[in-house]
Amino acid sequence: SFAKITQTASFVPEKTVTNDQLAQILDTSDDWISTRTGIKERRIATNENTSDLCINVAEQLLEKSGSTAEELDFIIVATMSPDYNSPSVACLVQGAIGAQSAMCFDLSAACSGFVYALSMGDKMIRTGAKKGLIIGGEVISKALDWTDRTTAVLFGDGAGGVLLEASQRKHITAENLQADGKRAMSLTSGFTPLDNPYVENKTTQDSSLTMEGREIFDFAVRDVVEQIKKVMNEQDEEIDYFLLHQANARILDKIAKKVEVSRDRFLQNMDKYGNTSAASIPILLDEAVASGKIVLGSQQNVILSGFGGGLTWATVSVVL
Ligand SMILES: O=C(O)C1CCN(c2ccc(-c3cc(CO)ccc3Cl)cn2)CC1
Repeated sequence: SFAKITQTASFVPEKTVTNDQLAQILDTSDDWISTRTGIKERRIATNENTSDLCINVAEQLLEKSGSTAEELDFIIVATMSPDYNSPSVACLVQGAIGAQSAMCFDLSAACSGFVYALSMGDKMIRTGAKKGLIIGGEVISKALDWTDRTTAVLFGDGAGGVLLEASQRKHITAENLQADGKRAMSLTSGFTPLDNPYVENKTTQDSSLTMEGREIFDFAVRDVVEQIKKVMNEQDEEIDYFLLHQANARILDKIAKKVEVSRDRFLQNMDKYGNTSAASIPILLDEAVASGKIVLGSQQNVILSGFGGGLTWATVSVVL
């Protein structure tokens, strides 16, 4: 069997923070943020952590599909902002919905995490699993330096996910998952320094998110484009929609040009949610399904592509 996406869901915190509201606490402006990133507002969690957002998505996936928690063989949560190192967010989800037959783990691949996790879910089903959840969820707001206008304005909180079920037909028709640890320090978050009674000189490095914007921008326009072209060439269908990590609208412009595909085929919602890291692709997918643009089971061909911290970048072509 092969994995088929049979349901989608998403959930974002209620509180919306606009660019103008950010301009009241940071030396920035709506003009700068919207022209340089395409972001107009974002959701910020005020009383929910990452597991709460992911539990909501999991409950929606069960409810919308009519599946029961007991039927689930696996739950994989892609996140770079877990509630705890342990227990995993996936285990917290499992406990909350009562999916006691599911094996559970979190996957750390930053903004590529959802695509990495989707590929791992396909491997689970190819080796005998029947049904599972793949969720991307983040509360990045807790990882940010809220005095740094170059990063605090870019990110948002949210979660999205899919139900995977066994199918006789191959739905992930091509994939390419990559990483480059030599560029690891271009995007960091959640550093936990060495600390114990025997450490002589403790580090002063803090844990908030750091990003070499220029380097990541160039990486996205060069390495990601090359990977998307490779995956497109490994399958012979016309691609209906490209669902890329929602980091920056100008990057989507450049990638669309380099891949020589109409920009209209590149879906976008970072204007409403900012960069939600591992959650960005599943939120975008769920909104496209809700709007009827994408219809599950319609044989539409989509490309999903995530890129970011690690550095990691991952692209799959999927027949829905
Ligand atoms: O000066 C400007 O125009 C700045 C230039 C730098 N910008 C960037 C740069 C990189 C990212 C980014 C971040 C992640 C992390 O999830 C992943 C993927 C990307 Cl491509 C987002 N924005 C903002 C506007």
